[in-house]
This record gives sequence, C-alpha cells and structure tokens, in this order.
Amino acid sequence: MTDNRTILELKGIHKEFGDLVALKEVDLSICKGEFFGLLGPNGAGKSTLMKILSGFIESDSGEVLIDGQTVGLHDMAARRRCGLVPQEIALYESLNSLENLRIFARLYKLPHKQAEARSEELLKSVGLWERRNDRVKEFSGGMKRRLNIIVSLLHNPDILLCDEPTVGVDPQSRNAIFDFLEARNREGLTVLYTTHYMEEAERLCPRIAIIDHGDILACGEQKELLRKADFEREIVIRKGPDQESFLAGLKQHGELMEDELVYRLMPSSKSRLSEIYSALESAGLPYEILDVRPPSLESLFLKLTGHRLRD
Ligand SMILES: Nc1ncnc2c1ncn2[C@@H]1O[C@H](COP(=O)(O)OP(=O)(O)OP(=O)(O)O)[C@@H](O)[C@H]1O
Repeated sequence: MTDNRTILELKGIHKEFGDLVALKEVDLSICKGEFFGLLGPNGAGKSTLMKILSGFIESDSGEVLIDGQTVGLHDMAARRRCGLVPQEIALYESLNSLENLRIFARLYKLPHKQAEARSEELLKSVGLWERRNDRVKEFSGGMKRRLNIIVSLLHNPDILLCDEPTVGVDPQSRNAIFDFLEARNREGLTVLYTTHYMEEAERLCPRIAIIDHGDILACGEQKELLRKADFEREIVIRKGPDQESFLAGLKQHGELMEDELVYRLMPSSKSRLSEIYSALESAGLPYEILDVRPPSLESLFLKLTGHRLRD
C-alpha cells in the first residue's frame, strides 16, 4: 500500500560518458510502498540510473536521498535499504540455487541461521525449493530470473530496484514474476521497475516516468498522463501507396506516425472523427481504419518523442 511519504528521491542526477549524456539532471520522487515504473527504449539511461542508485557508479552531479537523507557512494547502511535485480543474470551457473543464495548471504553478512531461513522462505515463494539442489545451469531462463530476483531480497531491503527483470523470459514465467513482485509490493516493498515493454508498465505501475535519451519527458499517474495528452484516441490506418496530399490532410487532424504496416493518427481533441473518416473515404481504398482505441502509453511515447519505444 502506498503512503505519501517519499522514500527515494533523486535530485538533478546527471551522468555523461565522454560526449554522451546518459542522464540529464534527473529529478524523481518515489513514495513508500509504490510500484513505480521507468519506461523507456534501449539506451534511454535506465540501467545507468539503477547503477547510480545501487552505488555501482557515481553520478557526475546530483543527489540520491533515502528517507530525506543524502546517500553517499560508500554509505553502506543506506545502500542496504535497496536491493538490485540486475538486467543481466548474475548467478554462479555451476552451483545450485541454495549455494548461490549462501554466497550472496555471506556478501550481505547475514547471520547463518537467518540466511538459511530466509533462503528457504524465498525459494519457496518462487517455487524453486524443490529444485534447491539443482545446478543453475540446468535451470530454464524463467527459473534463473526468479532466482536472480530473490537474491536481491535476501537482506530484506525496503526498496527493490528491478532493471528490466523479464528480458528473454517466456510469457508464463513473466506472469509468475509479476505476481511475485506484486505480492511483495502488497506487503510493503517499494519497487522501482524499469522496462521498455509498455504492457509491463501498464499492468504493474500506477505511476510512471517516461525517459528517452536520459531525459524524463513525463512523470505521473498513467491515467493522468494519458488524460493530459491532447488526444482522446488513437486511430490505426492500414498503409497504402504514398499520397503526399492525403497524408498532409491527415496531419491537419493531429499527430501522424508511420509504422511498418500502419499509420497511427492521434487526433487532437478539436478534431472530429467524422472529418477524418471522410478524408479517408475520399482517398479511397486501400486506406482502411483497422482500429480506434483509447490512447496507450505507446502512443503517448510516440507523441512525446516522435519515435517508437522499440525502434
Ligand atoms: N560504461 C559506459 N560507457 C560508455 N557509454 C555507456 C556506458 N554505460 C552506458 N552507456 C551509454 O549510456 C546510454 C544509456 O545506457 P543505459 O544502459 O543506461 O540504457 P538503458 O535504458 O538501460 O538501455 P538498455 O536496456 O539497452 O540497457 C547508452 O547510450 C549507452 O551506450
């Protein structure tokens, strides 16, 4: 359950790699108990932000605060408030799952009894207890992902930083991961979840920030962001041969994006659907409306950036 107290705050986090600006003065505020999403395409700066938050790299400028206190790079007590689920699987393949957890428990300096009890509880919670003596290299991708997630929870953090934890996971395992994270979030865990999958942000994260080229372009409740976008629906039109004047006509009604097989028109709120239909009708086939649907995060992203989430 979310309460209104800010648990994690980023103020002006800036990071450059040579000439490349990976993060541009990022400000974000995350409340205790939130499931907050950071949505952006590959290369947007999500992992860089997660690495800064978990103390792997240092920002060039800016501050990270937990419960209002500035966190220094080597402030281990504060860093332990966070657990990081890295994008890459970080496990010892030739060891079994219990041995993996024991190694990480030692790194976290957990007392032995506590570590054993916590490992059992966590392995059971992701359905891997029966497989505790099997070597990780024999695991499916989804099982490795689940183990990767619980490693980051061994020390009972208050904040879980999940960096695209479902990359390469089949839909069934993906749902199991979502259910697991949602259950932990209901128990009070604050989750910061990065993804380039719109569907994941839609399902998991009531509040999101959209990031592109290191820049936070929008931040707020999903519903609010979509309501504020100056379009009420998205119209999907099957592509035909290029007709400059036809396309120019459509552009008068709103933002027009070109996809592989379709155009997506995001009509401004002033545009009338009937005018759009008649423009299409007079252009004749093969232009064809395939779908008229409420705006999605994908169309909002297109509108904000001019390109798709997964270009
Ligand atoms: N150590 C580094 N040295 C140089 N450039 C880097 C380094 N780490 C990241 N970058 C660059 O910074 C930008 C942001 O990368 P980052 O990994 O944070 O993006 P991302 O949103 O996590 O995308 P992905 O999901 O593909 O990892 C990219 O252009 C990337 O090439």
